[in-house]
Amino acid sequence: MEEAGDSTFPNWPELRRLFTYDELVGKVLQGRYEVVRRLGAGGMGVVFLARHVHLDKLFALKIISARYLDEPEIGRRFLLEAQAASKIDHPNVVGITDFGPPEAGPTFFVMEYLEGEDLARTLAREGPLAWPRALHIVTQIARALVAAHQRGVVHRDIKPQNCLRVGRDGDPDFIKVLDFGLAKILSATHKSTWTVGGSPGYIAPEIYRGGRTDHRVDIFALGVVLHTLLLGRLPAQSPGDVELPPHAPVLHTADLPPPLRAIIDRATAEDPERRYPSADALLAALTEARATISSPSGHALKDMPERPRPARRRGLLLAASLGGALAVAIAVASTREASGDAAQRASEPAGARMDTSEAREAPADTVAGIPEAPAGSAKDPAVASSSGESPAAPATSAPLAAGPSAATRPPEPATSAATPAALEDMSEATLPVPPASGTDTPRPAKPLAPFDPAAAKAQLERRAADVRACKADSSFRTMTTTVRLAGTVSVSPRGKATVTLPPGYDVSPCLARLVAGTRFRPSLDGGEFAFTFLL
Ligand SMILES: Nc1ncnc2c1ncn2[C@@H]1O[C@H](COP(=O)(O)OP(=O)(O)OP(=O)(O)O)[C@@H](O)[C@H]1O
Repeated sequence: MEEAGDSTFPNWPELRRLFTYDELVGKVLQGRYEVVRRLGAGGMGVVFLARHVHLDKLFALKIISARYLDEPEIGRRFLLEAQAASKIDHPNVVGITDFGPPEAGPTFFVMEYLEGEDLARTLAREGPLAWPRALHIVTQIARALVAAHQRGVVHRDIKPQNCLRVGRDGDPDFIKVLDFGLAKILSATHKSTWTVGGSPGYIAPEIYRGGRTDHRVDIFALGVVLHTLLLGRLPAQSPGDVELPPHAPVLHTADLPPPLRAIIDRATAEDPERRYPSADALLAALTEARATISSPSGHALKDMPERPRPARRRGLLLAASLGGALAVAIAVASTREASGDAAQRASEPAGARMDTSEAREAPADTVAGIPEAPAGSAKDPAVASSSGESPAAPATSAPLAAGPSAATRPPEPATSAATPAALEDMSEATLPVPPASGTDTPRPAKPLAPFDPAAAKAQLERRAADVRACKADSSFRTMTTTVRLAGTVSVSPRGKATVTLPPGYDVSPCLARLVAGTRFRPSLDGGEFAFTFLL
């Protein structure tokens, strides 16, 4: 607070007491909200944790800052904005449930209490985020904006600090957007330049210019947020508002996948006319980018960190990236447990798949309307396979031998028992050899041999590029040097593998998936081998 250092202020101790509202702790507001403790303070108000004495439920109370107590117009607008925000009713928007009376005491409103971490703190702990994760987060914020703009509410202060990561349904990156509409109160009531409302770096140029503004200020800010999440700093080399960990990598715009660069460029265009015309359009662009960008290892969204990938979505993503008959075969094979429309959607062109009405209505725990499985769900193929319960592992040990590359390999028939894990592993040269064309006679099965650790090791070594890409979701992501992790890979007789690392090192979800998804040669006995993962 800028007044804090002003020693000439005549009644500073009294004012300070008022600013912090500390005397409220332990009091019961309106006969129902018992103030438990202060959670923090921002430009407009002070936030307290409170317990509803009748419901015995926790809420967050935002009380208008004491410096505005003598400005009834600000108090009135504070309530009006909270009232408008309460109507947004979207899973990615903090729920506003009640208001304090404007006639007695300081104005306040009541929100759902959220336990989580804002994105600025996440960046400070972890450094720039891998693009699939950043995209997942920004897509949710875009959904929140779609819902808000539909109800005529413009946020005006979208920034990492106003987006809380709360764990939900196994998703640690479920986002709740706070503070809809509050930033404009000051600009509407205080005409001086320092009260433009919003946060430097995220404020659209037209706000600075004092001209007409609309919902496109949020599109600008969300473009800046995407840039900040991916690179750890604001665009145009501006100093960031986010502290990064000391060893965070220095990344440049050129390091970003081109579709994300294009989205950032368009969303943050100086001229609002050149930005996406609506949050819907931005959401559609994000969804399109998600479906089409390949990860560094060349697999579409293969390495989505910390997110379970249900069979249905995996099938769709692969189908979108591979196209043609192969795509249809994959979609059919991987949607055995899903409803029948997935395969049909997979065969549609990418642009037709995401219709904006679906985007608008999609609940926040879905990706393009496709429900996510909770973490650890038995339907998550990665989990199933790593626990040895591969849902459709070949019942017979068909001989596995080096086959053609993914580009030249003929598609498997749609009715094949290929597992999602096997489909993911299409780059591996270990798929069953299809019968030679013109021959209907299946090859006789070779007898199983004892486990060959050297051959298994060589097989994993061929996936060096995929292993390196797993750095993005590991705790070593911020290290610029190559990390060597000595692990042990155990392979079952059926060729399913798990990896263990020395005590104190966690196997990242990406690495676990990669090893579990590699189809090692079935053997008589199974076995293990030492492997150094180079990340
Ligand atoms: N619903 C909520 N549940 C839990 N914590 C909350 C909730 N709303 C706000 N907070 C926390 O209260 C603190 C103050 O929030 P507030 O929104 O007032 O400030 P800010 O966003 O940091 O600043 P500004 O309002 O100037 O943008 C922050 O740490 C915020 O995470």
